Amino acid sequence: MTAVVGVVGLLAGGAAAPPGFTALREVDPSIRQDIRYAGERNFTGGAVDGYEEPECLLARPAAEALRRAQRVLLRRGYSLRVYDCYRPQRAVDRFVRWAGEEDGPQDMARKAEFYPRVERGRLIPDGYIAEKSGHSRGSTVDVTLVELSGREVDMGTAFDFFDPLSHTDDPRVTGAARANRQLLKRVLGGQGFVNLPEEWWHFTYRPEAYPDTYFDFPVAVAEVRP
Ligand SMILES: C[C@@H](N)C(=O)N[C@H](C)C(=O)O
Ligand SMILES: [Zn+2]
Repeated sequence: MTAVVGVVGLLAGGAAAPPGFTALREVDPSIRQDIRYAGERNFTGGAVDGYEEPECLLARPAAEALRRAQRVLLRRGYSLRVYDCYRPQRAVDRFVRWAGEEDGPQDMARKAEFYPRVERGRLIPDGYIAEKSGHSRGSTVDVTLVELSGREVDMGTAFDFFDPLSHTDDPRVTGAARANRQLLKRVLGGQGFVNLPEEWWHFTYRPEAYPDTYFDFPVAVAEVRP
């Protein structure tokens, strides 16, 4: 009886990947990947809990929609580059613990890079980090545009620059950066992705395959292979 309850509990909590998840690389290897939470170049300064490999895992409909968007962008001389995809709940819990800690002297360089004008304690209330994130449901991506050479495209701010300037429609962002944000939003929107107004890089594919489940299996390709 205990074993049955345990298995049911695991499935209900999303501790195992369902068959509907896939590795983006297997759907479209041309989409570039720079999975920041698997390494040190992120606002926490270290690899985040649950990121065992720097791989983009997604529910299959979201991965296929990204592939369609990539086809449109390649014709225009751009490629997508994903920074984050499926995010285990344990990683979100790590973010929440981090957001509740005080910045110390050792955090100043990272603060300058990622949240110079917003207090760490405001990052959750101001909408830059979620306590229950759409990323854990498997249909959300953090993504930008790059040129085919891999050169970065000007988006007005960098990925995970937590600041009102990163709000997609911030009126201070003009010219090429504004046009690039709009191109990303238009092309992804054309394939069913909805943008988060606080972050030009954050998009959720709708309808979501798993709208009510916050998964917690690790980020590793073996987790989503049959
Ligand atoms: C942390 C940032 N990349 C992000 O994804 N923020 C949204 C609000 C989230 O945590 O779901
Ligand atoms: Zn995001």
